[in-house]
Amino acid sequence: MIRLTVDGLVKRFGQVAAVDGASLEVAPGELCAVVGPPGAGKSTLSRLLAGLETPDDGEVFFDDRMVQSTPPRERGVGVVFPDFALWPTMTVAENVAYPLAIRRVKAPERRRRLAETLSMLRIDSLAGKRPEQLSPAQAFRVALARAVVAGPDLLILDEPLDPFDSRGKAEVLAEIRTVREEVGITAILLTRSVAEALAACDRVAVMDLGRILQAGPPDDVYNGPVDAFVARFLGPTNLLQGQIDGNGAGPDGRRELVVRTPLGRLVATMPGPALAVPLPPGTPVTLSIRPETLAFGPTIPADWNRFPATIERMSFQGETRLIELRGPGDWPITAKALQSRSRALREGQSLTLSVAPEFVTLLPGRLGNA
Ligand SMILES: Nc1ncnc2c1ncn2[C@@H]1O[C@H](COP(=O)(O)OP(=O)(O)OP(=O)(O)O)[C@@H](O)[C@H]1O
Repeated sequence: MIRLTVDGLVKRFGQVAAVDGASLEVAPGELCAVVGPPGAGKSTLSRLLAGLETPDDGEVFFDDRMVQSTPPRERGVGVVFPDFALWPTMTVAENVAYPLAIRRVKAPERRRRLAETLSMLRIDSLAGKRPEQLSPAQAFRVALARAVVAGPDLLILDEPLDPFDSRGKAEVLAEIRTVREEVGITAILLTRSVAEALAACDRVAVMDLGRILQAGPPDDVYNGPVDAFVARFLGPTNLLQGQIDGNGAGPDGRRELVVRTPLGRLVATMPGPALAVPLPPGTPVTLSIRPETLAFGPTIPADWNRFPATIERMSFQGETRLIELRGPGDWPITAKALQSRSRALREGQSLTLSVAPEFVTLLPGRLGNA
């Protein structure tokens, strides 16, 4: 299993920099999702990693091996392409065996690897079928088999979730998990499906305008976004402009910041060393508070932030209820609560909202220009 390092990768098409200085690190055996809006540069990044495009600048390493100039066939990358790109005139077995054929793997070894791979993905019984006879889920398994049959160092899955509904997406992710457990491989999943990426991947990288804006474990990036784009892209959030009022230390030694906001003074806990230098009072900052981290009492822990609010509107969403409120100064706030825990709430009701300092996140990317 290799460590993937992408360093300052650039790819221009005329005036457009589709990839514009992208850097990323993926540990051996990790599944890393690259998420971003349409046009962010995800497909171009995947083509650069696979060797299907040549970068204008930057480097790609598989462990210590610099590969950005290595031809695709020698690079050791297996790709599941968008819409799976199976060859329509070949059978399933011929599609899957193709990477072995072009690498001139000897016949007995080829048969062994083909049989192993078909069996791992439970497509042995489809071996003689043509792509047009397959369901989308079967076609994905065939494309995945073709991508891993030659034992690549890196697996790239380019938008495999796109054709599926949420149940289909879960099946696709289960197949990816099977392959990772069976063969252990470093993998990149390019996707617009944020919820699935957060749930299924070891690492998530948020891409926009050709750059990786932030990468890390899903929990860290979701709860500690660097800027408003990352915060909003991963899920709904309340953004608040404020000014630093003071710096201090929390009960467990973590750094705390007191911020003046339209909702009153809020305490935010800072996780990392990014802001090791105290921020001078008056520094403009932006805070992010996820809707589901807001609590509706009745008991509020002593060290939590609290402020009054009135419920304007509620919408039932099945598992959860979305609650739109107005806080001090009529400031709009969105909260989300499990439907079973929010039955007693009513539109027009005035109450106290609270939030733990660890869920009041300062967005360091906006420091000084909020
Ligand atoms: N071959 C090309 N020639 C010219 N421009 C291109 C080419 N490939 C990509 N682009 C441009 O580069 C930018 C990034 O495109 P890319 O397809 O990599 O993004 P993406 O994140 O994969 O988008 P999507 O989710 O829609 O597939 C877009 O502005 C696109 O128009």
